[in-house]
Amino acid sequence: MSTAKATRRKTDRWYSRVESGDWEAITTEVNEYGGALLPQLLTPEETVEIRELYEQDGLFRSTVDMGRHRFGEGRYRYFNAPYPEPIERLKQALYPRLLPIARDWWTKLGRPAPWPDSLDEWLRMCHDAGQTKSSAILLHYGEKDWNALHRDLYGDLVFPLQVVINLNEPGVDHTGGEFLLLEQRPRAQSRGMATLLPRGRGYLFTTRDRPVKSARGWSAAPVRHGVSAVRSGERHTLALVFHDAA
Ligand SMILES: O=C(O)CCC(=O)C(=O)O
Ligand SMILES: [Fe+2]
Repeated sequence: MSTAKATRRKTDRWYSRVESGDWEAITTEVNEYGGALLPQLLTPEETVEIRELYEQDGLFRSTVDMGRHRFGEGRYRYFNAPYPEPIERLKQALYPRLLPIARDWWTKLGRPAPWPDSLDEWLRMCHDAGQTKSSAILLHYGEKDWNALHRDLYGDLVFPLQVVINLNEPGVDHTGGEFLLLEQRPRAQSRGMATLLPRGRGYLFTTRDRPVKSARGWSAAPVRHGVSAVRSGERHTLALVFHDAA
């Protein structure tokens, strides 16, 4: 990375917001639960601005009707790359913080960790492997909409952590619409966790699987995520996945 780029990164507000988190506590939390709340990443004004991008067709490469694919009910849109500034900068600022957690997880699982130090380099690896499509998503849920439990896997190359940001105020703009994590424990029944995402805060969670302690060391527990039915109002979220799609 050029010095100019490194300096800009350390002085930009996206970087400061990510750095305002207690990353030791976040790491402990995500290691325990497979999910952890992050600091405020977007101001209320920015959540409105990003919500409003939903109507700008030119910003998106495709739109998915979740009902038609039996992914739940609601719609989402894949942003075109290059991304609008907040999305690009937040991904860039988050990646170096997620990287040590990802490497630690893969070490525990005895897997080689393929992720280089920079996000640009990692995305180049994805592109070289045929995963060339952008993966940041803007989702919109109305009353009764929901998101089926799933994993955002788009090819062999996977970054094991991702971030979602609620662009609405829970309890005010919507009721219901809790973010759900389902962890399939080795040789045991699954553990569920529901979180009402505060507006503008990030939520970090497991993309595919994560290490859980077992009698004989570490086992990989597959984790799915989804969203419970929105009971009233509207909910928009910004989903930041760190690998690109095939
Ligand atoms: O809307 C949400 O809270 C979850 C969206 C989702 O599936 C994701 O962030 O990958
Ligand atoms: Fe997802």
